Formats: sequence, C-alpha cells, structure tokens
Amino acid sequence: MNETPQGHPTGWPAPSADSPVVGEVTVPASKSLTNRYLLLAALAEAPSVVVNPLASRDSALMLSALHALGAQVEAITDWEGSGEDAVRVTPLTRGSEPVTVDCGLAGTVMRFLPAVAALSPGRVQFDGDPEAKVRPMGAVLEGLRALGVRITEGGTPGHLPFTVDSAQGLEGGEVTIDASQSSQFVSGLLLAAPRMSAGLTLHHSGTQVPSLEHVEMTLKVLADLGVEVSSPTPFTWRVEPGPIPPFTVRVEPDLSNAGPFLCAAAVTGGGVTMPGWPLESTQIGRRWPQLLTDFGCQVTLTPTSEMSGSLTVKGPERLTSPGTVDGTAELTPTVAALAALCSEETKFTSVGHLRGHETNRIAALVNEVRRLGGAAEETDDGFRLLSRVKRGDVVLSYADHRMATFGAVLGLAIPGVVVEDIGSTAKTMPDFPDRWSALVEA
Ligand SMILES: O=C(O)C1=C[C@@H](OP(=O)(O)O)[C@@H](O)[C@H](O)C1
Ligand SMILES: C=C(OP(=O)(O)O)C(=O)O
Repeated sequence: MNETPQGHPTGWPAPSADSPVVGEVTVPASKSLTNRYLLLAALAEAPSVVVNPLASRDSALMLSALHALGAQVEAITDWEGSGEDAVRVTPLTRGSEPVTVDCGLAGTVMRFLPAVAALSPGRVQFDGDPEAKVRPMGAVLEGLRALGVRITEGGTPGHLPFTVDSAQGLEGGEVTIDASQSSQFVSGLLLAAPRMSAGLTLHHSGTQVPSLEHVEMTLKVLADLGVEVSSPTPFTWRVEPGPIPPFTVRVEPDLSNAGPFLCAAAVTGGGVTMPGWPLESTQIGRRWPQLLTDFGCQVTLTPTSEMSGSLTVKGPERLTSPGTVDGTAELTPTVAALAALCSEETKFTSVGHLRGHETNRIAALVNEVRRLGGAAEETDDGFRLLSRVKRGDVVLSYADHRMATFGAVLGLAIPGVVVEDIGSTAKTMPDFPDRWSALVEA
C-alpha cells in the first residue's frame, strides 16, 4: 500500500485486476427515486409502501427528517413474502413545536424538504455536514420567500443552516427561480406543489437547467401517482393542487451506481452482466449503454420481462475516447475514470454545476488525475482530460462517494491506487467495498 498524505493515515487499497473482470452483479435501489417516493408517501392521503427502498445514509437522512416533520415510518422485512424489504410511511401530521432536520450531505434532503416543511405552520431548522454548507441553496430559499415563507439564514447567505417558518402553510401560485446551479431546486418545489392550495406554476429564469433528466423523473413520479403535471413551455412547469392517493411502489436499481461496476468490464477488457436493468427509466444512468459504447465497449440489453432486461458490457482491448462527453451530471466522475485511461483527450461539457455537488467535482477530478500522473485542466463549463493517468497513488475522496468509486475504477487498471475514504460510499451504497470485492476479486 502506498504512503498516504499527511492527515490521511489510512486508506482503502483499491483491488487491481491482473485478469479481465468477468461476472454478474446487481446494485441497490435508486437514491433519487427512493427519496422522491418517501417524500410523497409522507404527503399522501393515507399510508403508502415503498418496496425495495435504498438503505443508505441519504435515504436514512430522508426518513429521519420526515419522521421529525411528523411522519411515521415502519420497516417491513420480506414484504408480502417477496423476499424484499419495504418501508411503510404514515403521512405527516405536524405539531407546532420547532424541529430540526439534519441534511447530512444529501442534496435531495436539503433541496426537497424546505418546501415540505413550509406546508405546515411551525419552525424547522435545517443543518448539515460542513461540506453541505457550501452547496448552493439560494434559489430554493428565494423561491419560498417569494411564496410568503419566512426564511432566517444562520450562515453564509444562500446556504445551510437556515430556518423555515411558515405561518399558514403554503398557498403556492406562481414563482420564478434561477435553477442554473441544480435541477433539485425545481424538483424540490414541484414535489411539494400538489399540497399547495393553489398548486404551483414554476418558471426557470436562466438558459439551462442541469440534469434535466431529474426534473423529468420528478414529473413522471408525480404523474404516475395521479398528480396532474404539465410543462406548457420549456422551463415552465405546472403542478395542480390535489390529494396524493396512497400507493405501493417498487424502486428500480440505481443506474448511476451501476456505473462503476459496468466500468469494471470496460477498463479490464472483461464482461459484466447486470440483470434487472429497466427497459425504460427516467434515471440519468439510462445513458450508460450509449456512453460505454462511445468508449469502445460492446453493450447488449436482452429483455427478460416486460419491464427489465439483462445488460451485458464487454470491454475493448483498448478504450478510446469519444472526444467530447456532454451533460453527464452525476455520472461524470465515473465517466472521467474511463476517460482518464484513454490516450486521447476528452472534453467534458455542460457540467459546470458539479462545482456545487458533494464537493467541487471539477477541481477534485482535475487534482486527482494530476496526482496519478495525467494532465487535466478546468474549463468554464467542465474540464478536459488531456493525457492518461500513469501511476498509482492516493486518490482523495473529498467526502464524495463518486470520487471514491472513481478511485476504485482507476485502481483496477493502475496498481497502487489507495482510496482515502471509501466510507464516503455509505451515502448511496454502504456495502460498496464488499460488492466491489465480490465482483473484481472473484
Ligand atoms: O433530483 C435528484 O435526485 C438529483 C438531481 C441531480 O442534481 P443536480 O441537478 O444538482 O446535478 C443529481 O446530480 C443528484 O445526484 C440527484
Ligand atoms: C450529486 C449527487 O448527490 P446529491 O443528491 O447529494 O446532490 C450525487 O449523488 O452524485
């Protein structure tokens, strides 16, 4: 194991592959879908059941927050003999006493729950990890203020911590925000909108919303539960007011977290199969088959039921860069691991908002590629990977699960990679090290 830098005395020696990685793997449920369903269950008319929810730090933070806001949460094992776990959520009823919500580092908690908190009278204090206090929150707070909610900020303006204080609940109506820094600003307001007495018409004032797939996911989840939603013009969304009927839903696997496992085949010339791949999905990870093909992999999806299929990725002898990778949002660190192993240059565009993710991912990726002997530089809307990484070293994680898995993927191809904090993967996949070893060391 390599020496780690001062202040990081331990680390996770990433397994390196001396032969192609071959195997079958499944991944836990989607973070984005789990947290949307849990939130909407807490706003529904009667108890709802979320089957196969993600069990990770981000979903635990969502459950604790909904509980603090007055929802009851019950874990069910072997739901109806299916062998799968589930959570039953009894909708929230708020008392008037002040409550605190710990957002940890979860964007879906810090951006989605302020509007939920504002639906009922009372004060809710939002706080989170030190890394969360630099993630942008301004558009959520300004949007709520424009809807009549009192927000008191306790730190840097436009950031955690803050208090949401709603005297009468939320009437809704019409509001304009700038969601250029995160699609979660849009989703957060839309998810609470059915319970606003006038519903909500939301306009985005900028030219781009990053990760629009996640807004599409929000609209689809609402529509599937019977809420009337529309997008009369680009960057305007309308959610009609009305009850959310109780529901039972099964959560899809997390296609973003599938990425590192599929990349294990890509970077070792191996073959990885993932059963249960949804044939249709609103997750941005649906882009993996195309992305992997663009880097020279052979990808096949064989339907095994009406809903899902078996996805197989076969890695090439040598990865080749597609040149430009555009708008990959939360997939970017994993795609960057592929690009960092290509001899050709790769330009990542329309991902400038990653500076407001779990860490400044643009700076983090450029730093870590350079540490491993590659050349990289930041651009306004992303970064360029200019030459291949050459040697193993410590890969810092910056408390970011996707930087940790970036290190894991590189470690397969470059011996001597040590991931500084593999524990950061607990955000969305607490057993990542075991799943990784089971696939790559089999
Ligand atoms: O709504 C969601 O569940 C998410 C939206 C995206 O946020 P950004 O638009 O800030 O990238 C994504 O990166 C994040 O991991 C999850
Ligand atoms: C950006 C991410 O998370 P969050 O939901 O905290 O924004 C991510 O998971 O890559």
